[in-house]
Amino acid sequence: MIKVGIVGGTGYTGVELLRILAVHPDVTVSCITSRSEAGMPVADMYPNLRGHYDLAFSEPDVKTLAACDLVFFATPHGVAMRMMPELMAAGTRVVDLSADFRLRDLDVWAEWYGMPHESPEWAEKAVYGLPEVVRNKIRTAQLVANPGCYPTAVQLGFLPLLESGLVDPSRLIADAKSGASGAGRQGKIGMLHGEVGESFKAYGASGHRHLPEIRQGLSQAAGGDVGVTFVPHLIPMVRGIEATLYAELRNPADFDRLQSLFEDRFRDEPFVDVMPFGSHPETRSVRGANNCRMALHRQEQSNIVIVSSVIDNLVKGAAGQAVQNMNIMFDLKETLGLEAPALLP
Ligand SMILES: NC(=O)C1=CN([C@@H]2O[C@H](COP(=O)(O)OP(=O)(O)OC[C@H]3O[C@@H](n4cnc5c(N)ncnc54)[C@H](OP(=O)(O)O)[C@@H]3O)[C@@H](O)[C@H]2O)C=CC1
Ligand SMILES: CC(=O)N[C@@H](CCC(=O)OP(=O)(O)O)C(=O)O
Repeated sequence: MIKVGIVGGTGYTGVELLRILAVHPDVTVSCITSRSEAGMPVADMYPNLRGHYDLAFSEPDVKTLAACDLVFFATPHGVAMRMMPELMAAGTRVVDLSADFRLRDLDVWAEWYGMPHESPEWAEKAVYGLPEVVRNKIRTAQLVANPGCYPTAVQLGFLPLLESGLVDPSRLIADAKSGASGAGRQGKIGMLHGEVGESFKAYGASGHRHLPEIRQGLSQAAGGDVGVTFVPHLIPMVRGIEATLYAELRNPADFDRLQSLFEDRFRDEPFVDVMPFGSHPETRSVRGANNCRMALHRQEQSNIVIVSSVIDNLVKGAAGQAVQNMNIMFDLKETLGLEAPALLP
């Protein structure tokens, strides 16, 4: 059994990790931290986990965590990087759900996250864990930076277009919408039901911290610089992200081969579903599941490719992808614990 620790167990991604790991056959969760709820039994706080965990939240303690085979960080940005040197020295493997180790350029990281990076050595060694791109590097990594939620939906949808070189990489647009759980569980006025309900807005349109992460991944896929406009929106929903992506085909005649290009690219990917051309993937078709569903569209004879990509921000956008990464790191079947289909309706 893999002995797992979770730092930040009371947040939305922490409890989602617990939900997924509760039925994982090869994992025991031995430590789950919360500073505010230390001492409280997990099942008292989260009744959906009654009967699954006989464990209480504890204060984060690096020595206890270092005794685990793998630690998930489900904490705000800036927490994991401070504990990393000690955990890495102990040989513990880590999947960090925060953004601490996602960006290669630490000046860019400092600019967007508003603090200097405190673990540059490990930022260099971390593997950006998008399994559909770097599965082999994840296998041997000690530290995996789990991708952000919007970046997962956006990168997966653009990948085949950029890797094939069929689109102009300087004119990409990602118009993305997220449910409120993307903002985490801590109280914020802007996230109250009375503020989010029956309303819909763009935010971060002049620049969101996922922009450099998206740009980094897309540049790698394109093999050079990309120009990307990314605008996130908050919608009155709890879970889910829909990203509508736009790219310009260099040669409109290539439209005819795009569906098979996408199907071939993701044929062996257990968690990416390319739907028939012209379908409209719904967020509820991935709610609670570790899937990304996508579909291609064209309006009349336009040379603009439209891709609609949906994920559950807490699953393929966070905890599910983190467990997928753990399965790869420990040479387990990649789909273990992640096989349940989405909840619908
Ligand atoms: N929500 C989402 O859809 C996604 C979130 N992420 C990322 O995952 C991470 C967690 O997100 P989410 O679960 O939404 O966040 P929450 O705000 O819901 O939870 C944060 C958790 O971290 C703990 N925590 C906060 N500060 C510290 C600290 N200084 N030291 C130790 N523990 C701390 C909190 O517990 P306590 O304060 O009691 O210790 C709490 O359990 C974030 O980095 C987020 O950006 C990534 C993808 C998607
Ligand atoms: C709706 C909402 O507020 N979403 C969050 C998504 C961020 C998130 O989860 O951040 P990381 O993926 O970088 O960890 C936001 O825009 O800040």
